[in-house]
Amino acid sequence: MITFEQVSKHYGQAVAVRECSLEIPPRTCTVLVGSSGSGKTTLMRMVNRMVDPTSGRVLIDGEDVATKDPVRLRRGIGYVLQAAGLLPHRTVWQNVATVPMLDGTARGAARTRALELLATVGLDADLADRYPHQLSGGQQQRVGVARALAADPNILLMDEPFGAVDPIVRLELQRETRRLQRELGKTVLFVTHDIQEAFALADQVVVLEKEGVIAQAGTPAEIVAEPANDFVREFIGASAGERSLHVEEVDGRQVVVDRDGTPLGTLDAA
Ligand SMILES: Nc1ncnc2c1ncn2[C@@H]1O[C@H](COP(=O)(O)OP(=O)(O)OP(=O)(O)O)[C@@H](O)[C@H]1O
Repeated sequence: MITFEQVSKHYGQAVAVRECSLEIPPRTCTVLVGSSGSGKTTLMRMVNRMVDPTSGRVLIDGEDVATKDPVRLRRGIGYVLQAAGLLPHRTVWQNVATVPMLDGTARGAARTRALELLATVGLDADLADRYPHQLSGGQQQRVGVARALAADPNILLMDEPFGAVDPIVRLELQRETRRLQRELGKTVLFVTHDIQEAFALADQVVVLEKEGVIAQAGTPAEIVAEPANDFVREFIGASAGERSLHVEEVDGRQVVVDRDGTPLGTLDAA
């Protein structure tokens, strides 16, 4: 469980996050969604201490992250960035094996593990000896995910990881992320400004208004069925025209489905 307790972050006079409290249940996917500058990245980075809150605390399983050594903490938390952030002069497997090798895993074992991880994220083993620039954007993102999984962290932070790939690949990566999260039982905290992506991935969607103020947190179905306020209504409405979220009755249950008929959740379970 990740717990944000009344966290704030000030930069001089500017407020990035104001007294935000939030719980991220273990082994689920929580998506922070909101417009640019709403504080999503700031909140996410508090988990691995890339940002320390000005006030308030972030707890992982009841322990304040402020008491942890940041370098060790970060090795135990996977982090996937928008531009996969791969090291250009290292091969794919060496990129994946970076943290295990820093932790003293021998080269042979690290390579074997890297190949396993590449398979886990759906990449062919013969990509292992290529360099990042010899991969497509989507493949690079998969390598980024494999690298984040390398130390077998319980927590995976993903900051707009699919922002730079084309829409088809993006859908594929979203499906894969969901599959991996379920199969591996990771706690995923994901940041996006795209409400469709949030609905596709999340067990819990957290809509941020500004300064890290939570407009609503709930399942996709709850948010669609009962937007908490006009801000949420507008935020999901902006893409609803395209997406045509609606409620259908299936076997006596109220199911929220998108334009393609993909169920996003049931209202009674919500
Ligand atoms: N190092 C910093 N110094 C000063 N202000 C900052 C710093 N980092 C973030 N901010 C400000 O804090 C606010 C929240 O930023 P943050 O990056 O968390 O937003 P975000 O929701 O992730 O936005 P985006 O979707 O554009 O990445 C913004 O107004 C930003 O300008």
